[in-house]
Amino acid sequence: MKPIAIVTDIEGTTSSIRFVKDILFVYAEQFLPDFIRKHKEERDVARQLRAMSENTGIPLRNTEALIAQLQEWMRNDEKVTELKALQGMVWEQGYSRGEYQAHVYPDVPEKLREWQEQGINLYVYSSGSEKAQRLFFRYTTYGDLRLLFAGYFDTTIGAKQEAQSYRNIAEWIALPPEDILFLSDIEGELDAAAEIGIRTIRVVRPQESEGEVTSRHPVVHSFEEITLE
Ligand SMILES: CSCCC(=O)C(=O)COP(=O)(O)O
Ligand SMILES: [Mg+2]
Repeated sequence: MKPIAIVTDIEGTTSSIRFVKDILFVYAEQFLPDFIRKHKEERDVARQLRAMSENTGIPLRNTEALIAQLQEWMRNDEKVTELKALQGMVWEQGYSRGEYQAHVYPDVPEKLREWQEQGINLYVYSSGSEKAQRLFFRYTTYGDLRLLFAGYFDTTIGAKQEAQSYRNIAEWIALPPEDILFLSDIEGELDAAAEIGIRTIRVVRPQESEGEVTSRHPVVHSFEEITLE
């Protein structure tokens, strides 16, 4: 049976890990500290800093300590919701100035369009904030792809390797798990989705992997190889 909805990861699945790590993460490391210093009183930034202060115990008035914590999270690639929200705000500047465009593998836009034309609802689930995801698909090398997606899920719905997050997504989409297909490059994310009965496919991009990959999930190397039955 064809899935009624497909949920896709970004980094390593629709898009290259190198773009995220070498361009987006490096840009955030460079510009986030001054962005916080300059905008810390503004509502959206202040909201994230307040949440961060509550979760870490770092006093809200100690801006430099908050920045140091964000820098440590970036060094360790930690998927902390407040960091992800703040990174998204900084990336907006780079996209809108044309400093970079989001990488998307060539097989992706065509396949997403095909699925959409078949009436399948498409969603994104990424550790990047919802805002970062919308920016990503607005400014791709294939143009604005935002209209391909019916919705965007980030870590505010739960962490990507926890089964409960996929229960929340299925509930939000209002479909039984077996009508949903999840695509990701990360085994732990696919395991968490499969645990609640969501169908899974592991996307192993030859550009990203060294040698043969073993998986508990069906494996493809490109969206072109995905057949929906
Ligand atoms: C929205 S692009 C940036 C993605 C990101 O910040 C990240 O940590 C990668 O997460 P994913 O869940 O897409 O692997
Ligand atoms: Mg990924």
